[in-house]
Amino acid sequence: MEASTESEAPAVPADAPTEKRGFSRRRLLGAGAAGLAGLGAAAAGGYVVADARSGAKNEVGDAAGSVPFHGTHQAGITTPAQDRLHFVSFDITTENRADLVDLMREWTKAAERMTAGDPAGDLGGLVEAPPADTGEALGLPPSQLTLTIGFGPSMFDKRFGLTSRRPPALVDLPSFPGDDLEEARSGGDIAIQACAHDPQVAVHAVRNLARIGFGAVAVRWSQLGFGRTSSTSRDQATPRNLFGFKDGTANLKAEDAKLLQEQLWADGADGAPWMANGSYLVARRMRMHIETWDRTSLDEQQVIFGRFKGSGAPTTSPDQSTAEFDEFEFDTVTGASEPVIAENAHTRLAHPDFNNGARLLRRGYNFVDGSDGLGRLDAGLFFLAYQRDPRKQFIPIQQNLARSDAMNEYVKHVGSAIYAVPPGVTKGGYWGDTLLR
Ligand SMILES: C=CC1=C(C)c2cc3[nH]c(cc4nc(cc5[nH]c(cc1n2)c(C)c5CCC(=O)O)C(CCC(=O)O)=C4C)c(C)c3C=C
Ligand SMILES: [Fe+2]
Repeated sequence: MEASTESEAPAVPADAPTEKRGFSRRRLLGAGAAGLAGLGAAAAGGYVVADARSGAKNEVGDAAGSVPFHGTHQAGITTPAQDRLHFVSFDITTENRADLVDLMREWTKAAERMTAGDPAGDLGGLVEAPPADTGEALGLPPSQLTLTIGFGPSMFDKRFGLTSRRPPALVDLPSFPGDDLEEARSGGDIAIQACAHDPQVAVHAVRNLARIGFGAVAVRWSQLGFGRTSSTSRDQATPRNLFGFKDGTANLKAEDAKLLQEQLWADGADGAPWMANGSYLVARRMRMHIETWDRTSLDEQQVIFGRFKGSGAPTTSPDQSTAEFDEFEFDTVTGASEPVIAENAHTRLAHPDFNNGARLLRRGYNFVDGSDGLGRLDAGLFFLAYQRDPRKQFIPIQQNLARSDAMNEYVKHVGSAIYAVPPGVTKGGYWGDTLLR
């Protein structure tokens, strides 16, 4: 289904006032009762997009190509977000540290091969043994596969002698108001995020890593995702989440070198020298009440996000069709002296101005895992956010949101995990070697 196209008149009149007082929310928000009366969107309000197909540009460069595995940082963080995700969380089943190191070496070799488009192992083995690759990605291109590993707080318990190496920033997440977390979708000792433009390539990678890990790790939970919900590079169009809004407009982007240093990459002086050039990942499975949302007026939807549904522009911008990257004018008020960006709007509560300057690199994906037996889609956003210190970033932002976000009526947090994501691997090294060697 396509939204109305650019040739239609903007829902907000060109002469809409931009002064800080006397701003009419009705005019800003576009859709009135007439918009629901079945009239054409242009004449009646509704929402318009500058280019109905702008979200189609989902990849940067060669979608079939490969992303280098080695580097200062792991790939899959600032890498332009690919279209598909298979995220897996493992419990470690061995108690032997040497087994863990062997696993990391084996996994690294397989990851180097698979991200280059090769099978996980040499196919010329014995016919009496299971093959060294499961086969379903043979003939498929690398599809920009990235594999990113993270270590959960539970890996730093007594089993492997790592207690004193637990980074101070790798805290257990507190419980937030409204959390409805399922054990079977939360936590884990080790996570691997597989992103690719081809879902078969991502699933193949996780399947083979799980196969190689048999006897040392067991899958605790996993999540498939489609339709990235964030752009991580300015070369990417901003995609949409399942509420139909552009998501990722104000994200940290690969090009923001100074901000990435301040807000994304851990520093050796942060309390865990082995984490220098690594990052911290928070994963939250957020169920979205799609059916309720779909019965909510366009006005209400836009008030919740403080952004126009069509263009993603702040509702304080006079021109809703082109101003996606405008800054918010949080002081702007309506004729009734109400803030145009409501006090409980998601974007106000999550904005760095109200969070001590904290930012996140969001890298989430949409999911639809069928329906729930009650006629509702089991759908939502698998929220992934990388940051330098969750104590200063995800936790305070989520505390703000959990307390007051108008969006809370439409979402439920059902899964949660946090991981320390070690630095990138140098040639000849292995995943986690700065911690385990
Ligand atoms: C704790 C952090 C956040 C959670 C959890 C979260 C969930 C969530 N968000 C959307 C949709 C949108 N979020 C947008 C912006 C935005 N969200 C967060 C943080 C969390 N979101 C931040 C830090 C920001 C940026 C704020 C800013 O600086 O302006 C937007 C607007 C577009 C954008 O900038 O990306 C949308 C839309 C959903 C649907 C969701 C859970 C289901
Ligand atoms: Fe958000």
